Parts: sequence; C-alpha cells; structure tokens
Amino acid sequence: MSEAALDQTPATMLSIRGLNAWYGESHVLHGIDLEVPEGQVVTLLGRNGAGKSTTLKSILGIVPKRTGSISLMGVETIAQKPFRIARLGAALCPEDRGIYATLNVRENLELPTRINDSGLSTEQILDLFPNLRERLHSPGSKLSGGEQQMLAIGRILRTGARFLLLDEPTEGLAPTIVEQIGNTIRNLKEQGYTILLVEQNLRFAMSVADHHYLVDHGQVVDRFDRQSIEQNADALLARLGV
Ligand SMILES: Nc1ncnc2c1ncn2[C@@H]1O[C@H](COP(=O)(O)OP(=O)(O)OP(=O)(O)O)[C@@H](O)[C@H]1O
Repeated sequence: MSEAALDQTPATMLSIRGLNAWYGESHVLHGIDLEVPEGQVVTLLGRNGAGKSTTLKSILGIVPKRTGSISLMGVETIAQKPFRIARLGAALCPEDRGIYATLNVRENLELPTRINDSGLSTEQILDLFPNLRERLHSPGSKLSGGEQQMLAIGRILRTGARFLLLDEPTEGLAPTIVEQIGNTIRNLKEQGYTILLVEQNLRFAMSVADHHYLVDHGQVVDRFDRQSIEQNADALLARLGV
C-alpha cells in the first residue's frame, strides 16, 4: 500500500492566512488565520459584529478590499473574481437567505447556474426537504422562516458546490426546525460535503461541528475541538454574551 493510502489526514479544503478586509475606510478583519479540512464541519463563533459574516463573504470574494491569503482546494483566490471562486465549488447561503419573494419555490431553486454536473436534482432536494415539496408553487414571500432556510440550502446544493458556507442558518427558527437543519448538516457531512458555519447558537454548533473558531474584533482568538468545547462551554457562553 502506498504512503498516500496510509495517510488518513483529510486534505485541506480552505486555508486562510493573515486575512485583512475593509468596507471603504473601515478596517474589519485584522489577520484571520483558519483551516477547514475537507469533509468536516467547522464553525465560526463570536459576538455580533465580530467579523464572521465578513470572513465568509471574503472567501467568496464579495468584500471589495482584502489582503492576505485564501487558498481554496490549493488555489490562491485572494485576487480572484467571485464567479471564478464559485466555479471552484464554494457557495454561500447568506444570513438573509436571499429568497426572491415573487418567485415560487421551484423557480427560486432552479435559478442559480450549475457549476458542474454533481449538483442535486430538484427531486433530490425535495426528498431532502419534504416540506418544500408541498410548497413548490408558493411564492417566496409566503414561506415560513424554516421553509426559506431549507430553500436557501437546497438552492446551493443544486449548483454542484461541495464547500458550503452557511451564515446563521438557525437564526430565528423554532427548535423543531433547528433540529431538522442539524440533521441536514450531519447528513450532508456524511455525503462528503465540507461546511463552514457561522453560528450564535453554541449548543447547535456543538451538535454538528468537528472544530470551532472563536472570532473577536476581526481576529481568531481561540480554537476548540469537540472535546475542548464541551469543557469550555460555560465560559464560552459568557464570552459570546448569550
Ligand atoms: N457592508 C458593510 N459596510 C460597512 N461596514 C460593515 C458592512 N458589513 C458589516 N460591517 C461592519 O463590519 C463589522 C463586522 O461585521 P460582520 O457582519 O462580519 O460581523 P458578524 O460577526 O457576522 O456579526 P453579525 O452576526 O452581527 O452579522 C461590524 O462592525 C459591521 O458593522
């Protein structure tokens, strides 16, 4: 057996080094360093305004001014345009979910461009989220928060992206829906997807993720694995202010 076959270390999906980002004159990220191994779920935790969403947007190239290094599947993307980064297989599910109010569920699902043939079919997405099947002809404006979130996740699965960036998918949702989203994330991980998740809900983050980064004032200030986050949960809740 070759050495490569014996090596069980997962490949690196994302490696960020010294990421700085600005909105106009406002300097928001101050040297973020983080790694996301392929096939794992990693969370960014932190208070409001810490820089979590800006980190996700920087990975997709949609923050105008960035410096440092963002390597996606070994490709340096810091100077790449968003459409090129998307073609590498990364997709963002934004905090506002980005559902078109006047389009129905099917139209919202089928709107984004596919980047390859490995995207899920509409049928496969409806199998994953049966609630959406019943709402196929309802406009986006008539969906509940949970249905909108499922549609937003389903939509990026259709594109063929294998690296999913989810910005607060549980925000404002009822506990049963949060549980469904958790099951979906675990299911996607089993299917080999890599997920970077922004979360305020620590218990939820702990139930789905392999590693966690704590972001504060635009920097990574701590890192936890499954075991160390359990041991530090109470202190962390206080640090998150929740
Ligand atoms: N489009 C923008 N223009 C100017 N400043 C922005 C913009 N978006 C975010 N900011 C500022 O950048 C900082 C980081 O915001 P970011 O949204 O990344 O934080 P966050 O950790 O995701 O928190 P939240 O959960 O509140 O979104 C905050 O001070 C925020 O006010």
